[in-house]
Amino acid sequence: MSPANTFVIVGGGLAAGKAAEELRAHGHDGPLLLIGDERERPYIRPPLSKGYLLGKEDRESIHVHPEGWYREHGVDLLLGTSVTSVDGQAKEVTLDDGRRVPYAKLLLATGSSPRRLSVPGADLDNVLYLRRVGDSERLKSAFTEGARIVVVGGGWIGLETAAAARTAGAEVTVLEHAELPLLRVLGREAAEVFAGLHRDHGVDLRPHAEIQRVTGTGGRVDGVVLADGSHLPADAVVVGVGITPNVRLAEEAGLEVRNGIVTDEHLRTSVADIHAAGDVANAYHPRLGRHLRVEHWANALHQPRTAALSMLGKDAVYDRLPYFYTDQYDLGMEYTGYAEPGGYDRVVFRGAPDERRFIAFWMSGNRVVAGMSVNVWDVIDTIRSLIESGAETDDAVLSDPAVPLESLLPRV
Ligand SMILES: Cc1cc2nc3c(=O)[nH]c(=O)nc-3n(C[C@H](O)[C@H](O)[C@H](O)COP(=O)(O)OP(=O)(O)OC[C@H]3O[C@@H](n4cnc5c(N)ncnc54)[C@H](O)[C@@H]3O)c2cc1C
Repeated sequence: MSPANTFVIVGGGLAAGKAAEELRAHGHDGPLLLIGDERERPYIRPPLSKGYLLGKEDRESIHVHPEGWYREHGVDLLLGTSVTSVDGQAKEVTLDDGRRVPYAKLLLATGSSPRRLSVPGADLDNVLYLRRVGDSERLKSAFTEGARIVVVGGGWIGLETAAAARTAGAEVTVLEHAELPLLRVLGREAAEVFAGLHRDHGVDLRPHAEIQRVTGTGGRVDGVVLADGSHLPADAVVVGVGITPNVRLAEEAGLEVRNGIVTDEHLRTSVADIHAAGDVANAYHPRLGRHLRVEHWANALHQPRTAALSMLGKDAVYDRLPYFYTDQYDLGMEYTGYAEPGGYDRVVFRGAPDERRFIAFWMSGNRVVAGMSVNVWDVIDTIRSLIESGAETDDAVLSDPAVPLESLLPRV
């Protein structure tokens, strides 16, 4: 392998797999090496808490590319191998077997890892996490008719997991710190929709709940104790308390790290010839005028194109608005835009939240900054265009289902 023009990708998720594709598509014809510490070739994770967990999707369908694709495109896959260090001066990475691999350009797509529960008993068997395909399989075996499942954390992963467990016939309790799951992300009215959905499906939703310890017999979980002293019996505990970006390599290599690997809008890090993409990248977003680290599928799908182009010395900027989706029971939701608390002043609804078929618009003054469609399809691209256009609109028009959304876009 010629070191002179070897491109190396570290990571084995969607961002890594897509980056290999984009590099080949945009003209990199030199050696291309993808190094991932999982044994599985790059795969996507959303099905792990949905179709794959429910047994509706098979293992083959979750991969980014078919088995033969890497060989056909001259991509060397080094799986089950960890990169242990990066030397940005010598321009080489070291592998866990001691080998050193020189690079001309390096992409860090190391993703993120679940935050661990740090209470007594957290190391018992059947305290489960969900990030990898093997985790999803463990959950699948635990989710049986009548099994008592306690989910710690009412975020997206916690709620999707709760839905899968209920669908499998398990008895599910969700412990949530706040007054409502997703309150901080969605605001009260939209968060109520998800809480209602789970309650209607028989989930025991416990707000203001804090887990104090996990109890067990013979090394296996038999329950949890909450801060208020109550004891809940459990056959398994699923922990969904957020993730942290995998930044150790970058930190040790002296790259600027702040809530992820800091990059510019071209996805270049602070060290020459090293780029970052996906969950791990805290990239400058020119449209939003700030750095943003996005822990969602669409970001890992689209950022690699920009990263690949800039690795190839071509001009490309990443300015797509964040996009996210979830499926829980019979509810499908898509969200686009960016509305952190304080970044909007009200939420306008079109349709009926109590019927779980509506669009919500997060407003700052007369502009839409984010939108969410729940069981309403084929509108998310229009909502994105509306946000990107910066068009002014008013609540009466937005909330009126008789006014086509397209008509709110500026005429060109
Ligand atoms: C269960 C689940 C459900 C999800 N559902 C949704 C959803 O519905 N909608 C949505 O928008 N998003 C969803 N997401 C989020 C989405 O999957 C992530 O944003 C996406 O996986 C990020 O991709 P990535 O390639 O950046 O990182 P990752 O998928 O985390 O991949 C990084 C890879 O790099 C490997 N790696 C790390 N360090 C090293 C190293 N030193 N050497 C070698 N390899 C290394 C890791 O082991 C991993 O394989 C979900 C995530 C999970 C876990």
